[in-house]
Amino acid sequence: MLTIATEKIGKKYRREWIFRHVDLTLNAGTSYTFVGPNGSGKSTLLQLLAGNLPHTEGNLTYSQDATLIDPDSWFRQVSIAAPYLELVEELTLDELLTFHQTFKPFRNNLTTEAVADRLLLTHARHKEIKYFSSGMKQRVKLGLAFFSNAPVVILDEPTANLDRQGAAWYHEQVRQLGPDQLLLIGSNQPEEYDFCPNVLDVMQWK
Ligand SMILES: Nc1ncnc2c1ncn2[C@@H]1O[C@H](COP(=O)(O)OP(=O)(O)OP(=O)(O)O)[C@@H](O)[C@H]1O
Repeated sequence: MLTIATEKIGKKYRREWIFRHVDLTLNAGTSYTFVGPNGSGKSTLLQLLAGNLPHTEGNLTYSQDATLIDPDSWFRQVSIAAPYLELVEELTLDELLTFHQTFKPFRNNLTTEAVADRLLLTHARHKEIKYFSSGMKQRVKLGLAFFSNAPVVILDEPTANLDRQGAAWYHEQVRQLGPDQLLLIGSNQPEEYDFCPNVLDVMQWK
């Protein structure tokens, strides 16, 4: 089983501690949601767990069946969708999906055509991303996270810009995650983590 473990980790920006003494054991096969008010540190913690940001103190380890995973190869295990991670807007959807596959293949050998279909965006395959609506872009970001062949899926504010149909699509994709996957969410919207058994308030680490 894949596990992320943190031991007393903390993050400081300049002189401000965003959180401290975070002790977590996150096991694949379930989901965890980090909640807290704006600016409380949800995105920072997710970025840290994703390996995209260094922590200031403490220990962070990744393991598979009790064997440590090299932090330098951890990025291969993770797919992430977040408001601050932008799509390449000059590409068409087809081009973007093809490009994405060159560094992160899709699950179950899904083709770009099949992914576009699952995104409910077959009609927009040849349209440049810059002409997509904000809800269409959000579906693409989520789809790249859901359909990539990576056991750890990290979603920050997953239903931002989604309408009711988009939110239903999001819930459907969550249900289809595999039993060996680990889902981490950052959220302020209870309806986007209503299925999640582990809800953690980041304010406890202030
Ligand atoms: N690069 C940075 N340099 C300095 N401070 C930063 C930086 N990035 C984030 N912060 C600060 O860290 C704190 C936590 O921000 P973060 O984005 O993690 O919060 P959040 O809980 O995700 O907020 P929101 O709900 O608004 O998305 C904020 O006070 C923010 O100003």
